[in-house]
Amino acid sequence: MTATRVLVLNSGSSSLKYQLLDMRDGGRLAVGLVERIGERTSRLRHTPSAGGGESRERTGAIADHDAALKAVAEELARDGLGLDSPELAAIGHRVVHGGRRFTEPTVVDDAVLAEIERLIPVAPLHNPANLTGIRTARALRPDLPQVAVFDTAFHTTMPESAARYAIDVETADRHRIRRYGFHGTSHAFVSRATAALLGRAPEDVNVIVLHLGNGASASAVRGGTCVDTSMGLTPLEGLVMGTRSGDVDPAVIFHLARVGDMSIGEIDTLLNKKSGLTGLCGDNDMREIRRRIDEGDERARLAFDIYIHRLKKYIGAYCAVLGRVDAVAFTAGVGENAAPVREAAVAGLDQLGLAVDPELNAARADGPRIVSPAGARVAVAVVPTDEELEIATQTYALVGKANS
Ligand SMILES: Nc1ncnc2c1ncn2[C@@H]1O[C@H](COP(=O)(O)OP(=O)(O)O)[C@@H](O)[C@H]1O
Ligand SMILES: CC(=O)OP(=O)(O)O
Ligand SMILES: [Mg+2]
Repeated sequence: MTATRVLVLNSGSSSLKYQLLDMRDGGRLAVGLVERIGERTSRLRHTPSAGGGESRERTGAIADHDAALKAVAEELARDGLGLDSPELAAIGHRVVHGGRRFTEPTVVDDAVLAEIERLIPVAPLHNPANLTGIRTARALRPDLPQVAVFDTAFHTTMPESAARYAIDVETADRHRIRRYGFHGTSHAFVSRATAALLGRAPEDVNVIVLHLGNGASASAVRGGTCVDTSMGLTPLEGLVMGTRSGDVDPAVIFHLARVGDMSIGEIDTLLNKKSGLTGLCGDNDMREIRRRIDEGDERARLAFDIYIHRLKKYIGAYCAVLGRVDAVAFTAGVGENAAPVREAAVAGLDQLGLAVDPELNAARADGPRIVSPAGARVAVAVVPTDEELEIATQTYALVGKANS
């Protein structure tokens, strides 16, 4: 029997998203999510054959990513899709930080694991969870290729002028400080899907991709190649996020240490976990923020306005970086679902050729779609991301190559 299935694991700081795909047709045999890992109120939601089967839920404490993956393996086994299946060709893992070394999907061995571990200080919320996912999967199926697909890979094409910070070159090089960029799997997938939506080849299209999830980042993609992105050494820089501040004056950190008497660890936690929308109004979920705005809540309104102001600045900046822009693509949880965010982000940018058609923008639909008025110079599009499919495709291509 030829093994044609790939299990994809996307481990976040407190969540584990997974999909089992059949690579003959990209069909989903199972999808699921474990949330609030490490809390007493963890929840696993498992859906066999996405769309078809009945979802099952488990609640109750799931201590860590090791326990989460074991619970997922049990759910898969209940549907006859267990990790022991001979039809499983590989397990593909999203790994957030690959530094400069990993520019391609990579089969994991001990040396690769050690390098992912070395990069923990520059992806403290993500790489530890990614590592646990890989180690547990390896223990469950030691014979199976485990493939790491890196968030940073797509951004390695950025020119030095975009990737280097203007700090002392020797210090920067010694500590490998530069802009790496993240969510690359999504930026790659969405920029290609946007070109397809326009009916053009990726090489002919310049796209600004706005990946607005809990973490959020923008990228400027010229002819299929990333030329700039908003996240930096770590996934903290750039846009306002669910709990992360995005851009601040770096001197804020010195000030908090000297005048606010905070430790570096406390400031790290402040900027990564207690800032962004949460820090501004107490909520990180855009649905909740919109609900509060509708009720006249001023703090939620200001948080939304700050979020939009930053987004607009990046759209303007990337118009300047690209020179010619063919499309602006909104993606991920907020980008795909929050019509008011898309409308506000391009409001007043008609000089740049950007506008949305209110009806098209407000309409609900599943697939990629254009929401700018007919004949607009720049297409504004909603393009659902599919990091899992992209990871599965890259994983299967690599394993297939190794086997042929
Ligand atoms: N219907 C919706 N309307 C507005 N925002 C939404 C909606 N659904 C999801 N979101 C936003 O999307 C976020 C999650 O996005 P997602 O891309 O899944 O993030 P992540 O992968 O970082 O967990 C939520 O925190 C919420 O702010
Ligand atoms: C890199 C990053 O920010 O990822 P996420 O949005 O999954 O937190
Ligand atoms: Mg995400």
